[in-house]
Amino acid sequence: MATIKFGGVDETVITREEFPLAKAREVLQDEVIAVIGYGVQGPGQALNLRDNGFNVIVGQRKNSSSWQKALNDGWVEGETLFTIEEAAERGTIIANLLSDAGQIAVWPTLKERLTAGKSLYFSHGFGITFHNHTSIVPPADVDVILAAPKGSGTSLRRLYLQGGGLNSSFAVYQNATGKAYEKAIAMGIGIGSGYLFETDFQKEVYSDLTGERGILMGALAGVIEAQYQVLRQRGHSPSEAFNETVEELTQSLVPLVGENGMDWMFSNCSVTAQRGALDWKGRFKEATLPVLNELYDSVASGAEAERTIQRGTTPGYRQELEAELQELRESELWQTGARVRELRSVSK
Ligand SMILES: NC(=O)c1ccc[n+]([C@@H]2O[C@H](COP(=O)([O-])OP(=O)(O)OC[C@H]3O[C@@H](n4cnc5c(N)ncnc54)[C@H](O)[C@@H]3O)[C@@H](O)[C@H]2O)c1
Ligand SMILES: CC(C)(O)[C@@H](O)C(=O)O
Ligand SMILES: [Mg+2]
Ligand SMILES: [Mg+2]
Repeated sequence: MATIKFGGVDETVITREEFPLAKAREVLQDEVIAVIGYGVQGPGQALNLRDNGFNVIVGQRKNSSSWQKALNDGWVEGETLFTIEEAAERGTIIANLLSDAGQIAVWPTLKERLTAGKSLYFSHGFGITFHNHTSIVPPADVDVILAAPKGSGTSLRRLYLQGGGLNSSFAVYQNATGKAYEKAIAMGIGIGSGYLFETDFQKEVYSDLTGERGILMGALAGVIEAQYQVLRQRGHSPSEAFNETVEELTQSLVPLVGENGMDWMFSNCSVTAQRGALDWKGRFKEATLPVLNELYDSVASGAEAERTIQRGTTPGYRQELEAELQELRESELWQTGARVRELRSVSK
């Protein structure tokens, strides 16, 4: 394991050079990895594990759309695709990739099959950290480990197929066998991670929930809507408002930030833009700091978990969620986006 300084702080990072795929295969050679749930992370991780040569099976509710997706991806009923009960029975590493709310309903089924020496794996610290809400309390004689890709399961799979790897965090919550640490790392490598950053279950879930509700998704969507609205109300056309709010962000400037940092992106824009951005950055920070602090408090108090569970366990919630997404899709802003995307002259 490497110790790398980030901003003056020493952190533990696992690289693929020191923990290559061959070592991961060796650590997990006697294990049957049962990926439970085939939503977004399930396919990404299960397919990468399969292609990396691990012994992996999938457990999913029969006759669901995800079951059909698993069949389409080449999992074979009775050989590598089972009901959740049967997969959990057969698996020695139970990879709990059900939705965070779904994990509550299925927990008694998994717990019963988590016999001594097996491992319970998560890609989120949610179920364990908020056990007061989820009742997920594992037996003392199993390992409890985590590898959490920092990105969508879709990106995890895409990057893997391109020969790269998404970075993930990893953690050990319970080390019953003495081998939990190397199992967590081996799973992280097996699912197709690039580098692995050490954390704990609570830090993973607090940062993850803050990030996705904040700049990664919630704040991103909110600030985009606000700027589009201002431009439209001041008489700009939909395409102009969209291009100046989203298209340039995703096609030009954020890729530059990813490549070489914010200062690099700034330095590739005009001096006029740099002056204005540096002047206004503070105002945006000031305006959003209280919101972000409120958000973190809401995560740390368990309120966000409670709401996720309350909504996620309400019958008909998936349809409600789909209706909200449809409203977003059908808004003028994102309908304009659909038209603008058709006009990209680069290959898709
Ligand atoms: N979506 C991502 O890309 C992503 C990224 C990092 C971590 N994670 C974590 O990975 C885990 C899985 O997330 P996801 O987004 O893939 O989940 P998801 O919402 O896509 O659901 C996964 C599966 O759970 C099943 N399911 C839901 N409720 C169920 C129930 N009551 N009984 C049986 N099955 C049920 C669904 O059929 C689905 O196939 C979560 O802990 C999540 O926080 C997800
Ligand atoms: C992909 C994300 C947002 O990073 C993940 O945290 C999720 O919950 O889907
Ligand atoms: Mg998340
Ligand atoms: Mg995340």
